[in-house]
Amino acid sequence: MVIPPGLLPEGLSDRLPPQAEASARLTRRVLDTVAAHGYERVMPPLAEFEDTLTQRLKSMRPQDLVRAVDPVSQRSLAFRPDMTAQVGRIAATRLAAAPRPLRLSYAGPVIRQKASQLRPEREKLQLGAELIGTDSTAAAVEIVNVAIEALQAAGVTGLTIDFTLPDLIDTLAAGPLPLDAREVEAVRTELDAKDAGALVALSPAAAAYLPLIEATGPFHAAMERLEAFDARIGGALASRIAGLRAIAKPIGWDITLTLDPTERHGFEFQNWFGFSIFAEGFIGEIGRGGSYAIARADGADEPAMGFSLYPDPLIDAGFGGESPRRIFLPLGSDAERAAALRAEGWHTVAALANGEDGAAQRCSHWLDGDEVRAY
Ligand SMILES: N[C@@H](Cc1c[nH]c[nH+]1)C(=O)O
Repeated sequence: MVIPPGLLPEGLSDRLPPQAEASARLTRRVLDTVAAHGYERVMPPLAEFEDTLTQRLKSMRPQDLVRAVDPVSQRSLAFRPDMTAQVGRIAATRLAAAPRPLRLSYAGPVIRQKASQLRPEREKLQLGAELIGTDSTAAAVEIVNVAIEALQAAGVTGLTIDFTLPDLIDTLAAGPLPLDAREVEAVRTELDAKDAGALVALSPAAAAYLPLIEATGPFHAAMERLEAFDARIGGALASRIAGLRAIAKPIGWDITLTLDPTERHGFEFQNWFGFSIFAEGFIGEIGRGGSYAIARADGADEPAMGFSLYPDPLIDAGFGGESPRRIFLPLGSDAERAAALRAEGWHTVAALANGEDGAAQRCSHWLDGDEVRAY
């Protein structure tokens, strides 16, 4: 088979001007916002040993990874599918002795073997922040609010945050609504499908989970239904419900809150709390986060809370775009005048030979002696 020159593997693509610049600008805005809340940047490598990438977080799935054999070590390497696992490794190893809570941020591409159903890309830009050392309600309040602020700093409006309780079924199955291991999977599947009939048909034990299908939708109404359900099962979810209420409280009225307590898609390693972020006009989530545990070298687990944003759809839609003022400098233009224009925010495009066309270089203006002139 002959591969045409310039063809990239499926799901990988170039970012060209002006989107490449918009992507960098949006990244800067998000990272600056996160940094203003005390999160310090780390830059893990693009690939690492497969086992160090999968062992740190519960249920990182090897089938998600793009792998290669490292010719140097002869070991299996994998491209990172999610930087949260790498930040966890850093926190558990090189920064094990750093004071907690530890606040770290990151930005860079992540690669997965399979694209999602909604978007064909296998490489995505991921930006995020992780708060390591606690998974308290206070940590969740901070993480959710920093995520919202970061998106607002990038100009995104019309946000919806969907709360979930990723380990809800496990908690209930091990406590007030017992299920055996096989039933747990079946109940999860029917709750995912929100198929009330199929859930009831499984068994009387499974049918007890039915009210969870109704505890979905706009936050306050859904929370009332979840509370009513909890009252009937003896209050096993009381601390989680109080946590959700506390997290929701400081969130601005301009943000839509919803609850989907059994949602687990995309929450492979999160435990008591998870959230997805949606923006009006965009299909699928643009961010996600929650609480999780990092496996430390001594076998103990360290609690953590964080979020990741996937801003590519925003960039495609023009966020982060800004047309810089571009001015053409004909041959022989004064270097100091040009430097002064750059200091004012102009982007200067210098002629390298006679007869060049500044307009063709997408300049709106040109320098005529000392004068700035529009084309
Ligand atoms: N990295 C996770 C989100 C997350 C960050 N921290 C905790 N959870 C994801 O992209 O799905």
